[in-house]
Amino acid sequence: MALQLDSYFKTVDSLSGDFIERLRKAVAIPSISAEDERRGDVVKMGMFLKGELEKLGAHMEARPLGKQPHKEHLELPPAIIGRYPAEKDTSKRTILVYGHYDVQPANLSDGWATEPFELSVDDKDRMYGRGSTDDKGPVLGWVNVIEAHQKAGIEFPVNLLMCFEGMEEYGSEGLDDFIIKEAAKGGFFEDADACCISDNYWLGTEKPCLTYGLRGCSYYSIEVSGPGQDLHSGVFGGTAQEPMTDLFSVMSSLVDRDGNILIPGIKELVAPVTTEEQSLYKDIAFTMDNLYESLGSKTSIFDDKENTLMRRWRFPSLSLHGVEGAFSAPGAKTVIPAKVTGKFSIRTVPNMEPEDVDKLVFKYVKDVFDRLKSKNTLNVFLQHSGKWWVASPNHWNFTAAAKATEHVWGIKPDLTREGGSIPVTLTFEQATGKNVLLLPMGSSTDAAHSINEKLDKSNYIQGIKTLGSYLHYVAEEPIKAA
Ligand SMILES: C[C@H](N)C(=O)N[C@@H](Cc1c[nH]cn1)C(=O)O
Ligand SMILES: [Zn+2]
Ligand SMILES: [Zn+2]
Repeated sequence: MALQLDSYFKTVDSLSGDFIERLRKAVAIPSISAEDERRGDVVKMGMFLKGELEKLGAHMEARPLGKQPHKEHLELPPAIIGRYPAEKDTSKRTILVYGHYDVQPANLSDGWATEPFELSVDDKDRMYGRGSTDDKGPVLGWVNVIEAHQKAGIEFPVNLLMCFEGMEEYGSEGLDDFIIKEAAKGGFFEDADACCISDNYWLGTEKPCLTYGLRGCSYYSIEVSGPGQDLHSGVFGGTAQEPMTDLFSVMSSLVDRDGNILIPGIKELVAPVTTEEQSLYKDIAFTMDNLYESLGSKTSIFDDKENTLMRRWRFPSLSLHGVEGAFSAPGAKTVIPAKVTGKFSIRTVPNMEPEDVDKLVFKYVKDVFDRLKSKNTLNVFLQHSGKWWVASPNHWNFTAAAKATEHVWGIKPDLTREGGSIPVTLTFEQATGKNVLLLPMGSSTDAAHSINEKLDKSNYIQGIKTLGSYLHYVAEEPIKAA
């Protein structure tokens, strides 16, 4: 295998310019799942991906997922699924990989230094562009793995099943049922022996990691309305009860400045931390400077690594995201908005059941609003929720990834959990009954979801080597360890 991998690595290096061009084309498609008017671009991105894989001889299908819930005028973007090689080799293992081809919203006016949908490479080989790290770079990583094997003339070590979706950043609408159906007998994913997802990040910038846990995410909106239309604050200020004033009272009662969730009962849902677990944190390669670098400031809640990591991986958090309907443009418009919708989410951890969290949230928000004795009207909704996931890293799937990572990077990876959420991870695990591994490509400074998102060229190119090597090590892992 060593000789094959050497030749594979050389080919990846020689194709690096082509791989960056492929990423450039993908970043140029603004596949923003949260913006209805961009739905055509999301579909275009899915078709681009399908086309790239078809050119390499993969069997690909674009499977419709139906209408978007609560937005029946919109078709969900298709699940792009495929198999490589097109004909299954029954003597080889089958690995199911997942990624997403949609991205978060981005506008130059948000504060980007370069156009978000034009890949821009700086003098330190940092490749800026929306989706570069989340998740177009990693998704194209699999395409590049196939191409590099072909160009190097190396036999592909496994059967690769692919599942790429276009709604991950909007709660993976429609995908759970699809995965469950296709993982069942006779379905497209029936043969999977293990799953691999590349859609998260290293903890720092130097040391790679394998990830075995994710937080869940329950996303809520609070709608407050009163007046029949927006009002002039000079004429009506002081005479009308203002929806935004009520909304701010409610939203400011959810969490304090140190990140403590103020909703009664939430803390009690969290599994107690064991002493054994507590000792894991000190050995993780992470420093407060890693955090400050990613934050771009020193405004952390804690000053120590253990508490910081535990707050990210092991405890729930509540974040306020924004207010729809509020005046947010530059200038000084003197308006009283008639209806405002506040958005917040709770990142959940073991053993929080999403339905229990919903009940506590709804009751608390309504109680706080009732205490205001406002004449306005409040409604609170769950927008979407995905459950947390924690897996066993003692599986051949993780062993193979650890060997591949060490081979490429020359260092044993850390085993980490992730503060973010990939709700379908648990679905893949439960529907296939197989182990799921998270094998990240990007690093902590990539600024996913933020302005100036980037992927370092070295993480992209070495990441393609890691993904490819992982498939070779998977092929070698003894079956008995399954
Ligand atoms: C970790 C992954 N790359 C990601 O960004 N996931 C999103 C998923 C999500 C949840 N609600 C909406 N999108 C995240 O963690 O925010
Ligand atoms: Zn992602
Ligand atoms: Zn994301």
